[in-house]
Amino acid sequence: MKAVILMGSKSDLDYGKKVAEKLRFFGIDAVLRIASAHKTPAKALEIIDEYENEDVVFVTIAGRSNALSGFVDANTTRPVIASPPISEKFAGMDVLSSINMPSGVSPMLVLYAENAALAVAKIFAVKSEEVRKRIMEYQRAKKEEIYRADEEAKSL
Ligand SMILES: Nc1c(C(=O)O)ncn1[C@@H]1O[C@H](COP(=O)(O)O)[C@@H](O)[C@H]1O
Repeated sequence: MKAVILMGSKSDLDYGKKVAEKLRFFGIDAVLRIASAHKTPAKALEIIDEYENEDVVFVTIAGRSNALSGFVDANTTRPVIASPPISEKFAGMDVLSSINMPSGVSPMLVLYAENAALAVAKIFAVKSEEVRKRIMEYQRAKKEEIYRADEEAKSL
């Protein structure tokens, strides 16, 4: 049970580390890797192949023109979560390159590091009771935040 966090560039490292940190909360190990479908397709394929016989979920992190997510998905039987970092540039239009995939290519788009980690956890929770319990704990804490915020807001 491991997430392979594959980034298109070293510049995505902070985002990748955030995903890894959130995954730790759910009790899931992560490995951080870098390869670009645009620039180093052979290396990207090598990395994908390394994990083909392991129980992994890929998280692909690629800004600008996201070829990486579709490329990884087309070359693995494992689930792929595409989580491109959101950019303010071009009015956030970069995200469009993560949406409309060719037939037979199905990376699942989940924006934001925390949500990507949760999506990975939910995949593993299908089989792992331990991960499922941590998701329940996480969801309870999220709900409590809102109840607390409401209490604070109404006494303002
Ligand atoms: N979207 C892709 C791909 C790809 O899809 O193959 N390779 C790099 N990138 C992204 O381009 C941005 C700038 O990359 P550089 O640092 O290489 O200029 C990064 O967010 C990276 O993930």
